[in-house]
Amino acid sequence: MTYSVKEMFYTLQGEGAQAGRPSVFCRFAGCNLWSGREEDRASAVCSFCDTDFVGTDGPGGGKFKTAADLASAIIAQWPMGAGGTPYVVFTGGEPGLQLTEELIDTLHRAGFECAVETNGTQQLPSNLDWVCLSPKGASEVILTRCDELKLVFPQPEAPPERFNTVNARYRFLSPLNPWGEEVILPARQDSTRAAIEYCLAHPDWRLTIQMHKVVNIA
Ligand SMILES: C[S@@+](CC[C@H](N)C(=O)[O-])C[C@H]1O[C@@H](n2cnc3c(N)ncnc32)[C@H](O)[C@@H]1O
Ligand SMILES: Nc1nc2[nH]cc(C(=O)O)c2c(=O)[nH]1
Ligand code: SF4
Ligand SMILES: [Mg+2]
Repeated sequence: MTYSVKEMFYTLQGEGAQAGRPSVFCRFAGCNLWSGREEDRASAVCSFCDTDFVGTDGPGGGKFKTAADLASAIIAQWPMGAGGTPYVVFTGGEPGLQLTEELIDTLHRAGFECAVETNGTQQLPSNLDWVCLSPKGASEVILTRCDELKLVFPQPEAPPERFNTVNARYRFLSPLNPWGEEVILPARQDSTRAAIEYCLAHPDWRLTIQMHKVVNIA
């Protein structure tokens, strides 16, 4: 099978329980909840996406014919011999549409831990090391367990209570950020205030913010 990758880059994980961790990001092209075209945004199941995942034309992107080819490109992004456990975050687009057990096995053999950011509508390979589940709008979530639940907040069709039965080590609210070029400091946003108030009233939830946008890294 061919893997379509929009872009690949080495940066710090900006969100959730692994925030601050050096990570290779592998962004797959395509999503089942939005076409990625602005003219379809308003009618999409997921209408607030902050990411361009259309095509394979980004830095480090392309079509990879085999799991071995894609694994090699990921391994080449990591500073081998400099310490730490190599870590890759599969994202997108929706990585559940393309991710395979074979790709993860290949990366495990090279010493990598493998994480995913998913909207939870697709079955995932069982050999992942870290699953971040981020439900979207009215879409049906089929995953019943994850390492972290990271819910963009507020979402009228996806209130936190809807996910009380999901088995998760951590539950995060991530304040909804504007998409496009605009970056507003979290402290100035109503979504941040609302998320803080929800966490204080429901202490099984924690706040996470998109730290990479605050410090202006990829
Ligand atoms: C672009 S998505 C790709 C992975 C997967 N499709 C998903 O939705 O989880 C990566 C992460 O960015 C988050 N995200 C996307 N748009 C956002 C926004 N406008 N504000 C805050 N987080 C956002 C998603 O919730 C998800 O956790
Ligand atoms: N630094 C950084 N951290 C991230 N965590 C999740 C991201 C994503 O787009 O999946 C992301 C991203 O795009 N950049
Ligand atoms: S599910 Fe993820 S990739 Fe798809 S449109 Fe929503 S945030 Fe973007
Ligand atoms: Mg992002």
